[in-house]
Amino acid sequence: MESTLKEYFGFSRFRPYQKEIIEKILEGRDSLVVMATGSGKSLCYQVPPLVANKTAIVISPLISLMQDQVMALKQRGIKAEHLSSAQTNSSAFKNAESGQYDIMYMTPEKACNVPTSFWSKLLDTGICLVAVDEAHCISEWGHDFRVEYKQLYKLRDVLQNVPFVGLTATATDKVQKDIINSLRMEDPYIAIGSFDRKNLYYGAKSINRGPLFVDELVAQISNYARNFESTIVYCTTVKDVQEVTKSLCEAEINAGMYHGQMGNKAREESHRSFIRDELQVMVATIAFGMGIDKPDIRHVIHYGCPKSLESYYQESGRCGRDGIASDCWLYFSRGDFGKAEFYCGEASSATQKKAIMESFMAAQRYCMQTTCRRKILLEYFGETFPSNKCGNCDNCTNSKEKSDMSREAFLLMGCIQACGGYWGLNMPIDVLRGSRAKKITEKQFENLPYHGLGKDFSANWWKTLGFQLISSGYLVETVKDTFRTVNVSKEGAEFLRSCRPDYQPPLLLPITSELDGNGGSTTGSGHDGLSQAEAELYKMLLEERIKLARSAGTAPYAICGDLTLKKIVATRPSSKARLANIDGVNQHLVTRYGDHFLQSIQKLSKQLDLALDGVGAIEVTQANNSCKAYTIPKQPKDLPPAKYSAWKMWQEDGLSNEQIANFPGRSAPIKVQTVLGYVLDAAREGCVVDWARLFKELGLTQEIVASIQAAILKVGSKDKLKPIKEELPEEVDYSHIKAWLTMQDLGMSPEAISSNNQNSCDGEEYSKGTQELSEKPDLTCELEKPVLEKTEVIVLDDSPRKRQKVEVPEQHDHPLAITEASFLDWLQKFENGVALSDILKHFNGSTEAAVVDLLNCMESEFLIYKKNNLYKFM
Ligand SMILES: Nc1ncnc2c1ncn2[C@@H]1O[C@H](COP(=O)(O)OP(=O)(O)OP(=O)(O)O)[C@@H](O)[C@H]1O
Repeated sequence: MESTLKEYFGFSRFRPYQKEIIEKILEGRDSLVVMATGSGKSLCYQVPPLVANKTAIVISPLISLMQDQVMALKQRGIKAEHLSSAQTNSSAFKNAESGQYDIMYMTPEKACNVPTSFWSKLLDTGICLVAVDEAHCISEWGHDFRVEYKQLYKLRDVLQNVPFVGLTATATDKVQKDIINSLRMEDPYIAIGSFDRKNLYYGAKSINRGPLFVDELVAQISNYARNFESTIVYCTTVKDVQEVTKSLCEAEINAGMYHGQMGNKAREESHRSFIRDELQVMVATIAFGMGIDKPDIRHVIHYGCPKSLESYYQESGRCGRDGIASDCWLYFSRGDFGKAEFYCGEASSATQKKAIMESFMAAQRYCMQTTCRRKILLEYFGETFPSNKCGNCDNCTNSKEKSDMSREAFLLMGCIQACGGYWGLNMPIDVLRGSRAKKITEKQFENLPYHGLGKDFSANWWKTLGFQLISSGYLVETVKDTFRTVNVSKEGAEFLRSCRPDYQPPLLLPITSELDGNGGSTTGSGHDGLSQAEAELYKMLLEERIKLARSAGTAPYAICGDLTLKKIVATRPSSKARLANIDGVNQHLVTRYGDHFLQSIQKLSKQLDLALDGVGAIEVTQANNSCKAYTIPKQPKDLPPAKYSAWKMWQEDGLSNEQIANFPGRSAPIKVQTVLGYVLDAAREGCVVDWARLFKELGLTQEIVASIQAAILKVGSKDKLKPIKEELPEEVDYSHIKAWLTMQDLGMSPEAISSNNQNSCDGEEYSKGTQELSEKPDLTCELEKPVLEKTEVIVLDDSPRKRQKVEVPEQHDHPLAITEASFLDWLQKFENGVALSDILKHFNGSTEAAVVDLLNCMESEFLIYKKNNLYKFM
């Protein structure tokens, strides 16, 4: 069972209940599975056919749901199909009855209507189970009663000795009994898990319906869209769906809609585009309830009070099914509460009317109550929540808007002072967290009384506190060159004077999600645990995944889930074996996409200066942060939609600036220069740009870069483009100047530019950066001082006008192996640092891998640091 789990699903462990349920099914026992949305129920019926080598029949209420599951299973190398009115493959039926599929999905109608001969033939090859998914549809007490589900018992006579499994996320006691009776289950194994979805943040807010609120909603969602996060907005009426979609589209957000008045084809298309990440937002009525099986939806918003707490749980349960932190907001107006009669109109019996009324009242209570929302939800489903506060809903967190952080602030500020006040935040934080790295022992900081007192919180948590203290004026940050030092301000010193080790006066600070809870490791839907460069890599790989999915005609999540992708990012495997070891990576992914992933990881990690195979990767980045300004750009927070969409067309869809300028969908063409400006602005706001491709498109060469540099030096300023242009030959145009200046401002060095520029667009490895550059005398022609050894290069620092001189060391003839001591000795001679290519030249007795390994270790030990691709002595 475990090897099947790894081979096909990529997971190394079963989740609670899964193994027991699978064992019971394999023993032939009927089972009832009531487990939370997203808890992994599907796996309970997907593993047995692979272990038993027989077919599993799965009854599912919605065709779209079946199609999604079949698509995802095929990506895992599992033979799956669906039999329904939407099946276009004419041989599917024949293949099914001859037992060629591991998993066969059917609608309840189809299951009750296929001829008995179908079942007899299939029984001959072997059926290991009949799973009735969304089994609450059997019960009138359920919120989604389906008459056809009531007929399923008829299959029992034909499929004797085949275990039946009912699965649902929402079944009260009454509904559970209905399922057992209706499916004529005998002595079923009953597994009831917790309803708690720990990764979901719940919130509800009273609103005034109308355009003002819709504007707020659009602003909220455009933030999500910028981070590539999928969102569903559930509306109670078709009119609301249309209005919200229109507003989102006007704000240039990729939103689609889904409601009962749309034709089947349009709905399918909408659904398809959403699961393939072509739409970032789906605005829907509850017609889009169970039918969505996308694991990486980060936000579910309800615009209007839902009709029942069960449907709220189901719909909000679409969120974060991959286990990553996600949020569910419910916006209600008092007017929504007058709809009980309307919902009761759907009832076909008094029992049902009562059930509808009761659950609608429960939904209203959920909206209005000011106590823990998780507790309300769980207790509605009969589960006891052991505490009064979950800490992960608005009612629990709102009261914590400000919190007394006096003790923690005392520790951090005291430690900063004790370390002398001339470090960034990393050094005192490492002291607080009890590090014994060389940089600490050398300074004997391990003897400070603060050493180890802050172990309980992560480094990121302390950093967030540090930033809070800076913005509240207790700490001051001084930026000199690229070094940032943080020291205690006058106000901070006053606070410290009033503290004693056992007493600190209150110090109230606003609590952000990172500061809340257990050290900020689990809150927020951001890139938890990833460094900034890793978060950037994650975004790049998300885009690679979209491209792969497009070419395979599948959904990105079917290639691999977000969580798996995050693990890949944190590990950055260099080989297929290491990739396969990562939890969530299945055999199919390794064989089909392994090479592509490995190449992308290698290329992108190199661009981002990240080591492969997770060798202290996070530590290295954090260590570097103390001594180098970030070159990884920010999120495109302030990027207007027009610029963002131009960038997307250029970067993602591969269109040229000219094609974008004249794109047929535009009301009027815009200038090519304008498009280029948009793309460059997007780069400044943090969007990834394929510089090699851009330079190729613009025809920007090393020579042109050198001449622009020379012109800037001559003009003495780069504030105005015209004087620079006038110093340049005609063939150098404004686009060249703009592109180069943008790269400069992003802190990229000519070395990076030249290596990018040497590169073909198909992503071959960058190489020989500094060496190539140093061989080009025209780039160094403006240096004022005499040549030091062989040559010099200009390295642009973060401040664009600053120039450094870099001595390139002599090469020698004897093979010389690198050691920590010999390297440090040698490096100290080069005040301005040395490039990897020169290190390799000098230590020519060691392989590149060995050198890089050692450098990584030394970086994480804070012995050296890397800036603009040059290694320097710390
Ligand atoms: N053992 C496991 N380890 C890691 N992830 C798992 C495991 N089992 C399932 N998952 C993942 O959990 C997510 C939810 O699983 P699944 O779709 O089976 O949930 P479900 O219980 O059927 O939810 P719903 O009721 O919402 O349909 C999927 O992304 C799945 O790949």
